[in-house]
Amino acid sequence: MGRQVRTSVATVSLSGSLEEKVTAIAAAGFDGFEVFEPDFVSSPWSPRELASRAADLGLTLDLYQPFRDLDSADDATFARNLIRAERKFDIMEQLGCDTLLVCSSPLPEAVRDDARLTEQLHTLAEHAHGRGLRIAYEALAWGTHVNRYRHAWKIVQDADHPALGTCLDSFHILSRGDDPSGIRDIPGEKIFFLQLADAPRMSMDILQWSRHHRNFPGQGNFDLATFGAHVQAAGYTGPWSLEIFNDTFRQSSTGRTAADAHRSLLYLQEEVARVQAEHGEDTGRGLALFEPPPRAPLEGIVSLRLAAGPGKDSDLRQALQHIGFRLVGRHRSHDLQLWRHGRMTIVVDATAGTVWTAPGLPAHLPVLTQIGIRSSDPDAWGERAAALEVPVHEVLLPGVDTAPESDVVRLKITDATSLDLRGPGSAASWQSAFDLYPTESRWQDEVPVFTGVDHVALAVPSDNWDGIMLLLRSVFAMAPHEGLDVTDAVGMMRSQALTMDQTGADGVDRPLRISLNMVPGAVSGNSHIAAARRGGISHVAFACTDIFTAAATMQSNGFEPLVISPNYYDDLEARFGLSRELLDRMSGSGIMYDADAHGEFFHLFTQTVGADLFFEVVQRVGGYEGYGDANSAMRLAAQLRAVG
Ligand SMILES: O=C(O)c1ccc(O)c(O)c1
Ligand SMILES: [Mg+2]
Repeated sequence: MGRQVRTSVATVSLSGSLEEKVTAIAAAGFDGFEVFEPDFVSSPWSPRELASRAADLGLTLDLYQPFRDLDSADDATFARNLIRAERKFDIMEQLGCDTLLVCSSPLPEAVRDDARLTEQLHTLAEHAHGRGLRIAYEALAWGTHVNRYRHAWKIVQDADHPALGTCLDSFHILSRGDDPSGIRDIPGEKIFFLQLADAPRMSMDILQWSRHHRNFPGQGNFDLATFGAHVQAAGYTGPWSLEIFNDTFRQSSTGRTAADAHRSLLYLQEEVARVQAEHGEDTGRGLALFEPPPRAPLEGIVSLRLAAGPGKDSDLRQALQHIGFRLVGRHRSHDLQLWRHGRMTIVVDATAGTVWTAPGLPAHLPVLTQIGIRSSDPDAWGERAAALEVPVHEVLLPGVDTAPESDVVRLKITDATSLDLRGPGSAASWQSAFDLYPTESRWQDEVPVFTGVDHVALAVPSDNWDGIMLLLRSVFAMAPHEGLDVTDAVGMMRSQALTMDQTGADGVDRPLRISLNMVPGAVSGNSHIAAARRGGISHVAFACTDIFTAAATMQSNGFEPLVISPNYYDDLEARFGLSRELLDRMSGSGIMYDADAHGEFFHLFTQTVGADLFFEVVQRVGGYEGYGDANSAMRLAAQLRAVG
């Protein structure tokens, strides 16, 4: 096995001054970085100061980039470009950085003849060689003549100079839908540099896509695991470097983005190893890959905590009662209510400061603050999260003498909501401070209507969106669905569902489904306030096996169905040819419908409790994979009418 992957990141990927970037890069655990020229040119640091600062931080300068528009059909211009390159070599010498990235020219006057281009690159390589430096030639996807990695490699091969190699950039290759398997045919030592970027699938001009929407591996839709396996098979041993042009990252917290960046490379290494194993590849050729502790089994969502605030707990209490949860106990010293339905538990925190569920949250907004997932081994999850550099938070019991809860591991997924992995000892630990009502035993005989939680939808601030996606994909190996834009009466919202397939020890499938919704105007720290301003985002969907029975039970509990427009049911009839009788039954209980190639989906909704939070009941028939997003606008319209 070779040596461990060295991690690197281009300074362009982060916000702030060069000094802030370099400090954050070191703090995030990178081994080195790419100097993005505009960052250096605008810095007050001399080359030697940057070199010494990097050395102090234990970072190497892996690449100086980019050198643009080297080749030219006009000889005088090329001669001038060589002089410009020499000036850059002077800087690189002082920086102690030995590799210059030369990208293919997007100019009209670029050389359009392979022989002449080969000659010009050979000349540059000869100059670099004389200074002890190297040239890494990269095909930009929008290059005039060279815009494919195979073409760049052919030029490098033809030029046949020891100081000339190629630079592979996953964005330029995968954005064009190019087949990356040819990377295997490039000798590893001629790949002088590797730049990695993911990106969401978008239908737009490639240059715009590249300059504004790249993101870290695990945040987009590219198959970087397979890409990485090709690079490994080629025998490349240089750094794995992130080069991310992204408008949001340019405005976000430098430290947090750098931490996500480093995590993305750990995640990618595990993914590449998975692909190598799937293909039975000889892993001896490339670098040794990072291996985090494996995922332990999960048994589904079993508990929720809701911060109600003193003003709203009666609304919330009524909603829970209507959907069939029973108030079974109270905390002995705090205003915390314990609710149950089957194996699910909900704690409502009505204390003024929401001391237990969400210290610091404004108390007037009902918010889902904790999602508890049953796990036989929370500590294994804690170790995995820590290895992937996701902070694990302490969980304190409410009370004056605050003590930690037992057998639980907490990961924060948004500023308002945490995911808690709860072990077998967890319930007894925190429930011992609750007094159970004598009526509790009466409810125990009730047959639960819900089999569990189908999914949870969360409001996510835009500056945390990619970070949350990466957390869920790296720690839980959740798979993203196709993202979509949901338009409704109050605007538009980006929505992205993620699923982790999971079969419990009892053989029952309990996929973990989370839907992320990007709230316009929400940034870290205010996502729940922005969500409340918008309304109708955050919800918990309970699963059942017969929605008509569930609806009837709820109505016997006092639930009043949402009134959905008759136009909606006419439209369903037109689209799906459902019988009038079925449509009438659905309409009577506010039940909505969707179907895909795999099955059918029935769902109904409560009004919002407070400005945003609501509950949903769903029945999946067959293998329906969606969330009924097509109904979101109609659902929100009905909720808005219900509030009046
Ligand atoms: O967008 C660009 O110009 C640009 C520059 C250098 C790179 O390595 C790259 O991938 C893109
Ligand atoms: Mg690049």
